[in-house]
Amino acid sequence: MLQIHDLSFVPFITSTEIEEAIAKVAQQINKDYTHKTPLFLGVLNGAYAFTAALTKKITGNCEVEFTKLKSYAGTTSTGNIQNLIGVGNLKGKDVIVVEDIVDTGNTISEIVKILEAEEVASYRIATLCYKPEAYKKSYKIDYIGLEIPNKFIVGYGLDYDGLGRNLPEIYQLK
Ligand SMILES: O=P(O)(O)OC[C@H]1O[C@H](OP(=O)(O)OP(=O)(O)O)[C@H](O)[C@@H]1O
Ligand code: HPA
Repeated sequence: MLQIHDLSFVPFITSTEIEEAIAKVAQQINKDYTHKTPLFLGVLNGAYAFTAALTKKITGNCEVEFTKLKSYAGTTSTGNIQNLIGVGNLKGKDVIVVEDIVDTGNTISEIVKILEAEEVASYRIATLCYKPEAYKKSYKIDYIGLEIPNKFIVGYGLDYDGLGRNLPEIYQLK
């Protein structure tokens, strides 16, 4: 069991399962982007670990950039997305957004607006974890590592109040 602040978490996804999920996503992207140079846009903070692991498995040329958005306080989405680090010039790029988790979809919805305003050539969304029961938007999530139930998780980049990002495996709220 794992205690962070006031909450208890139990082991949920092992580091081996995470590595396997990332390898599968990388394989799909390598197949889909053989004739393109994708720009991976990691969404900080949570996606730093997934972005690093995923891009190491990309076999062709690619670019890597980050943006920073924040909307969670504790275990709930405030619905108010703060854009803390903007994107650079993405015009004409084939962007793959890299998320640690797609939950309500509020963050993705904000990113899609930004990408459309930037006039990117194309965009797709890759996420390590996806909660289908919580998702309330209709954007297609193109690459999904792990589909999980609607319960709060920490580890592998995901935090509870700033803690837990360093864990190599994923824990679920007890
Ligand atoms: O689909 P949603 O309900 O929008 O949730 C997903 C977002 O929530 C988390 O970010 P958070 O705002 O906690 O910032 P962080 O990445 O710095 O932890 C996570 O990294 C995603 O970006
Ligand atoms: O389950 C979660 N855990 C951590 N951060 C999150 N951001 C959205 N959902 C989650």
